[in-house]
Amino acid sequence: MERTSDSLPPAADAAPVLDLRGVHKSFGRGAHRVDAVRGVDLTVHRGDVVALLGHNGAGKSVTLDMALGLQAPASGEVRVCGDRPSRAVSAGRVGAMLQSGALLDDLRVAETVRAVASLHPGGRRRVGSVMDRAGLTPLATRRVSRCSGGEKQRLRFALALLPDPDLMVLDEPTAGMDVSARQEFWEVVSAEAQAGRTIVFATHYLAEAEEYAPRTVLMAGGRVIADDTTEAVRSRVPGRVLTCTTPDAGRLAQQLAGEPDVVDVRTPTPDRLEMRVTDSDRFARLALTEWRATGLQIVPLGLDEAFAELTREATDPHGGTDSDQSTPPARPEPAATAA
Ligand SMILES: Nc1ncnc2c1ncn2[C@@H]1O[C@H](COP(=O)(O)OP(=O)(O)OP(=O)(O)O)[C@@H](O)[C@H]1O
Repeated sequence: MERTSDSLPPAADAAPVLDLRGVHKSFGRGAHRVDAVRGVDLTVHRGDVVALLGHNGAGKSVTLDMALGLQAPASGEVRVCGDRPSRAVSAGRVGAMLQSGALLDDLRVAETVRAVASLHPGGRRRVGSVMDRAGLTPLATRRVSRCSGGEKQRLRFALALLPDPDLMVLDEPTAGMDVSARQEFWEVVSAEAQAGRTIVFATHYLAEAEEYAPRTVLMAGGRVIADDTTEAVRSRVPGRVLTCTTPDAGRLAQQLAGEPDVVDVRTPTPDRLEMRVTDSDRFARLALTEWRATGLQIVPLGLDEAFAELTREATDPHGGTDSDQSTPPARPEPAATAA
């Protein structure tokens, strides 16, 4: 049975949808050698929605390219639905949106979808449904050159849906989109995820991982440094952020800097104190009783703080990313599935 946003996926296959084991990939030689991917293990099960996060050059795109069979690993193994990636792609089990995906400006939206549909077995009969699900039906006769950036990305997503793939690989699909275009795009993707489609996406937008991916894989220096539920990755870095306005913020910051429960303290303005603390109740009491504080706020750490800290730890010369002897991250529990 074909998956649509209002139907359930077929019975689960035993094989993971995506399985990378001990995958390495480097480019160039000698002094010019770049170790882009260094021993990545990653298993994605049917129905997972996984965000792949990492700074520029972390190895996300090369990892996704290997999942799509566009690059071969130097060592290690990549399987997609139990098969070689190139065979899985040819069999229509994978749909991809890559950073470089080109569209023909002179074609209209529906013409584009029909043209690509004719390349996939059974693709023609999916045109209407795919257009609807990607929110493209009202744009059917619009020339691609006239579409906004967000509309073009929804068109690329529609094209990736045409083979009715088991796995969708999206490499920074919302780069450069404004907030409302991103939201529209994720509504379309979320509907597919909720229908049981497996989705792996690379992004720099931490909010997208927090909002749309039950599981987050964090890469740094070609390695996976965290792979867990997004909530668990976020909570790996303990503490809360307490901010308040106080007349003596600078002096307080100096006093507090060495305290054991204070992870970090700063003064963004002379009267504003911002601190990451492990015992927020104690500092909230002090703020209200002794610091003449107003505008007190205490918020849990977000994924961006966890991301910054875990990446810093991993790329620290003593943290291990630069050594092949480093301890690999703990293997994740079976990942959460999309709701
Ligand atoms: N074809 C190539 N030849 C040489 N080096 C490459 C090639 N492709 C990737 N690299 C290098 O491999 C490393 C990982 O690149 P990759 O594109 O996977 O990073 P990324 O995490 O996707 O970054 P971004 O977020 O900027 O897209 C980088 O140092 C990059 O310069």
